[in-house]
Parts: sequence; structure tokens; C-alpha cells
Amino acid sequence: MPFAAVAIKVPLHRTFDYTYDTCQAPCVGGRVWVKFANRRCVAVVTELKEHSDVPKDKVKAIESVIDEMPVLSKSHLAFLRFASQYYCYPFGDTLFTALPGALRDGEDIDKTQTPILTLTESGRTTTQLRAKKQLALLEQLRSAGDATGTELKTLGFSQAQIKSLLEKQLIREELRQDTSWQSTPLQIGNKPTLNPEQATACSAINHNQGFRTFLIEGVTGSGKTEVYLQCLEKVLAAGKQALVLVPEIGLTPQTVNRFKRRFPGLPIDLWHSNLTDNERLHTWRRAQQATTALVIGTRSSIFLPFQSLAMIIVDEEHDHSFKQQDSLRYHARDLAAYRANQSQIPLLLGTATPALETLKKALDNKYQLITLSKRAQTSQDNSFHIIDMKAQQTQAGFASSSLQAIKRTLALGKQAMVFLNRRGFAPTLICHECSWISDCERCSTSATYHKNMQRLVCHHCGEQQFVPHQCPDCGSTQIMPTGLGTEQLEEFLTTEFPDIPVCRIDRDSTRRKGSLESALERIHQGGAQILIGTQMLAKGHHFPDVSLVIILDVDSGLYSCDFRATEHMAQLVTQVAGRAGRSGEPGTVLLQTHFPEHPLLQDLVNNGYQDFARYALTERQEVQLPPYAHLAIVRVEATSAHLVMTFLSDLVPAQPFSGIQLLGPIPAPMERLAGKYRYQLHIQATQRNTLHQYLMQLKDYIGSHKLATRVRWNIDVDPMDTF
Ligand SMILES: Nc1ncnc2c1ncn2[C@@H]1O[C@H](COP(=O)(O)OP(=O)(O)OP(=O)(O)O)[C@@H](O)[C@H]1O
Ligand SMILES: [Zn+2]
Repeated sequence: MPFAAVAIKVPLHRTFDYTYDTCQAPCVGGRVWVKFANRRCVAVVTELKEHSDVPKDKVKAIESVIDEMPVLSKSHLAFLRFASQYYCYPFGDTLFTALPGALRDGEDIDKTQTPILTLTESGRTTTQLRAKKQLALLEQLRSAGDATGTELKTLGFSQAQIKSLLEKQLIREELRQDTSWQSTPLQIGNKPTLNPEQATACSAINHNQGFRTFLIEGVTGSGKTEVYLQCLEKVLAAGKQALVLVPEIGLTPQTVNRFKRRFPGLPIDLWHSNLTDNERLHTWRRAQQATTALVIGTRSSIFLPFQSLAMIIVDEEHDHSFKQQDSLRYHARDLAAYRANQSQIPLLLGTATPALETLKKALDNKYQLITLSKRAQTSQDNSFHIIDMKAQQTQAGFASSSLQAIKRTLALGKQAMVFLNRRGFAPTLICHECSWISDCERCSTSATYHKNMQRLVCHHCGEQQFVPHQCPDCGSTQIMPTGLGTEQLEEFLTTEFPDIPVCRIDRDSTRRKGSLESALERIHQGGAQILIGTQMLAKGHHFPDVSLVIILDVDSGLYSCDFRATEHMAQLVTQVAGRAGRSGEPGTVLLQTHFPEHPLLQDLVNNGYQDFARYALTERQEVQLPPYAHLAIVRVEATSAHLVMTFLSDLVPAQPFSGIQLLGPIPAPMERLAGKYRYQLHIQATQRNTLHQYLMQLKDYIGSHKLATRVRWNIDVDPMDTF
């Protein structure tokens, strides 16, 4: 009797056997409907076989077959199996995480047409429209060609604007048959001549055959993207596909347009969290059928089933958004390395501030290191200055010299950028009389004061409270905001510089759809302005007019309990600083700190990230922390602290396991979050294999533990932080 082993979306580390009818045979990698625990659900066939260990009278039959052709190829299944094992996450869950929603629900994949928006005759000539944004949309189609709804939405246009233009018959939707693009010669838009360093980089990459990882360590603005573009040229001209992974906030209109303009007419698809199920399905299918040439996407695009993938690029590889922080806790960069190896293709990792993991592999010659040491459009480097904040008179957190620097910059018609990685008005309210603090009721942290909203908001659990007029403890009316947030900076700078437009970019100011895009557009129009932002403003943007950058708070990064905090601080400082002086004159970067003599800060400022990172690596080696050891964290939470402790203590074996160091159970740095108590067990090993062997056993042990269903637990392999 023939059997099919199938994966089902359940939190179990195994597949399930079903029989099937040979006249309607399933295929490996195809979907079927099965009955599981009295529920009808979609399953993916992972193996067809002649024997099963399930007793004959217990085994059920597949209800019906959905796909005649696999939706997941054998190699893709192998890739997902690897991801499941590596991240200790159930195979069925992993597989269903990778599939787009429509396929998870059993929908048909058999669509071969994509809706495209194109200009009508009158759309081509219209130059007057009352709605500016609609006019901009027409302009976009005129300059960069037809586009899908997904693309336009990524570029900051709304569904309402599209609809309105459709009604005015200035654009129309055409269902276009996906055709092969491989047979038409690749068109290439205007491009600069590479400088010698870029040319060396491209030639090293283009001469490569098979799998190889390149780390392009290029200072900010050194033209890494240009290197990607010129390497892609070769791949795309050969009719092969490529994937460009970008950080969550890196998928800006600028980036997208740059790729579109360079390769006019080429089918380019975008992938990010804001797509509809249908849009995802389209891109999935276009990747699989090779009707798309290039996908630019955020982390989950690593799961797309390309038919002929020939290059993967991870831009800003150090960025934390490549690591998923819940369910399948994967790192897209690390999975990219597996996929590149599996497909025997090159992997390009680019950044000005490599993660220490990546840098170590490059220094160990596992990756080929390519350095771009000069900025592409200016010959000089930015100048850094440390401002000692000890005993300084400050105004809204600014030293007087910082304010003067802003004045000078604006007088020259340039832009100044102020960076503070904390949104809201102030991180706490404090009672002047009794020192009551605005704590979040559900977390061991304070709630941030948001003046515009008149609310206290916990940035960890999202809980909102009204702002009290009187101290809840002593009744005093002397409650004041303490500490700084971006809202406060905005209020202060708007009063200080009344004639100058001030633009704040953080998660609050950009919540409305399209608001980030329009803010970025305003900045790009240039002229004297002050930009205030959190890390949303730090990365990837090219603002030619910014000549001054002020970083207000580096100190929290110097003294944090997390071992990656200094690395993270240095990356952020370097990336933010890199926004200054990107064209013409070099920029000025001011760092305000209470610890001007701190050796890491000195190293960063005087010798740059490259030096800092190499020094930081020797520090990690001394204390045997990643990347010199491999780490996994078991995180457990429940409403009862006792339950969590009992469970975690039970995971610590009586006998030590050779090659494994355990730390814990210890409370998480934020012990209480959203009303739950959180504890952790750190598991560390010098050998990757030892760690994974241990985790395999541990995962099975946890799965069978009687308390496992009464707590929430997860295993985080290669965690990005210890919070
Ligand atoms: N060879 C070149 N000649 C002239 N201009 C160039 C050259 N290479 C890049 N540029 C320009 O220099 C600017 C910075 O280049 P690019 O965006 O590629 O740098 P990057 O290293 O990717 O930047 P980031 O710091 O954002 O990561 C861009 O405006 C780009 O068009
Ligand atoms: Zn909270």
C-alpha cells in the first residue's frame, strides 16, 4: 500500500503518514487535504513511500489532492527542513510560515496573469491635477514605466489614489500575461563609471563561480549599491534571477526607483509585510515560474521559491530586522548563506558596519573581504567631535555648542539632523514631591509620556494610560516629564528656530500610510531644515543636503547589560553619522556624552568602526562570547513566577553535558512584561555541533514535559539580544 508522509501546521517535530488512492496520486512538495484531529486541513507531502509504522487500522487516507505539480521543490523542502532543525522549530510550522497565506489556505496557484497599471492616452499628457499626489503617481508611471499596485504602494501611493485615477480614466488596469523576459536583451539605464575600488570589487565577484560569500565592508556612501547593481547586470543579462534582501525600513522609494531605472523594462517584484494575500501569491508564483527577474524584499523573501536563483545580496547585513523575533526565530542573512551554498551561487553581504559574526568569518578567510574605503561623491571624511556633557548647561538636552552648530548649518542653507533613539516626549513622568514614577502596570519598566496624545504609553506592551493631573500616590500636582524623547526635541527646536521647517521621523509620526514617504520627499526637496529622528532615520537614506549630525544619547549603549549593546551603539552612530556630508563638502558629526574618555567611544571616533569592530572582537574572545561561542536562549514566561522557575530549573540536567555551559535560570532583563514573568536559560558551546546536539535533546525533553503546556516557551538560536 502506498503512503504519503505529510507536514501539517501543528507544533510537533514530525510528519504524519496517510494512504492515498493511486488514481489521484499526490506529489512530493504538493498540497493535499487531510483529516487531522477531526479537522480538515491543508498538508504538504514530504515523502512518498511503500511502508509506514502506523498500524493499518489507524492510518487514514488523504481526502483530496490540491496540486498536480509541487509548490515546493525537493531542494526547497530540504532548505525548510534545515531551517526547522537549525532553529528548533517544528517542521510543519516552519513550512507553513514559508508559504504565502493563500497557499496555506488551500487556494489554487494556477494563475499566470498579473494586474498591471498603465497610463491611458490622456494620462500620458495630463500635467494639471488638483490632487498633487495623483499627479505624482502619473509622473512616476511616465518616468519609470508601468507598475503593479504593490510597487506603487511601496512607493508611497495609496489604494485611494490609484482608484481615483482609474475612475478619471487617466490610468487603467491591464491583466498582463506573464511572459518570459529572458529572451529580450537586458536594457541598462545610465550608470556611473566605477571607481578603482568598486571596479576591483565587481571583478572579484563577477569572476567567481559557484558558492562564495563576499563581505563588502564599505564606508557609508562608498557606492556599495552601485557595486550590487553592476554585479546584478551580469546575472540578469544571463537570464537568471536574483534576490536583494533589504532591512525593513530600507525598502524606500529611492531604493526601488534606483533598481527600476537601472534595469528598465525588467520584471522586478517587491516583497514586504504590507502585501495582500493575492500580491504575495503573485510574487511567489512569479519567482517559481521565473517570470520575475529580481525580487527586492525584507527578511521573509528568503523563503521565495526561485526557479533559477543566481545571486543573493543582503544589504546592511548587520541590521537587526533580518532576525525574526517570534515563532520561527530565523536570521535571513544566515539562511541566505545556506541557500547560496545549496544553489552554489554567490552571496554578497554589504555594510559599513559588519556584524561581529560576519566580520570574524571574513577575518578567518571563510568569507572574501572586499573593502571600499572612500566615499563615492566626496573626497573627504566627516569630522567627528565629542562634546563632554558633564557639568554643561543644557536646553532640551542640547549643549550650547550643539545649538550653535545647528545655527551655522542653517545659515549656510544646509540641513541639520538630530538623532535620538527614543520616541515620545519623555521616557517617564516623575512626582516632584514623592518621587512617584509613571510605571507601566504590566511591565517592569516605566511608561513613556506622549504629550501630543496626552497618554502614557508602554513601549514594550503597548498599554496606554491617561496622564494623571495629580500624583496617584501623594496627590501633588507637581508631576514632570523627565528625560528626553523626539517629541520634546521637536517642540523645543520649533520654538528655537521658528522660521525653519522641522521634520520628525519616528514610529509615531509615520504611523499613517504614506506619511514616511511624504516626509522623505520633503527632506529631499532640500533647503534649510532640521530633521529629528530615531533609528528610522539612521539607515540607508541618501540626504545630500545634510551637513551636520548631532547624536544625543550614546551613553545608554555604553553601559547596558546586553553584550551586543556596544556593537549596536557603534553601528548606529556610524550609520547616523554616515548621513552627513554625502555630497560635496564633508559633514560634521557631534556626539554628546557624559563619558568622553570611554575607550570604545574614543576608538570609534578616532579610528572608525573598522578599528572599533576589530578591537571589540578581541574583547569578545577574551570573555568567550559570540562569535567565539555559540549561544541559544530558552525563554519561558507565565503569570506565575514560581511556575516558570520550576519549569526552567527542571531543564537543567543533574550531570553537566560535555562542551556545554549553562547559565540560569535567570530573570530576563525585563522581568515582567505585559503581566507575565520571564526567565531564561542560556546555553553556550564553543562547537556549533555540540550546541545543536544538545538542543535536539532539550527540545524533545521540553516537548514532553508536563508543565510545557502551562507556560509559554521558545528556543532562540543565535539570539540578537539577551532581553
Ligand atoms: N562610481 C561612482 N561615480 C559617481 N557616483 C557614484 C559612484 N558610485 C556611487 N555613486 C553615487 O554615490 C552615492 C552613494 O552611493 P551608494 O548609494 O551606492 O552608496 P552606499 O555605499 O550603498 O551607501 P549607504 O551608505 O547608504 O550604504 C549615490 O548617489 C551614487 O549614485
Ligand atoms: Zn507594559
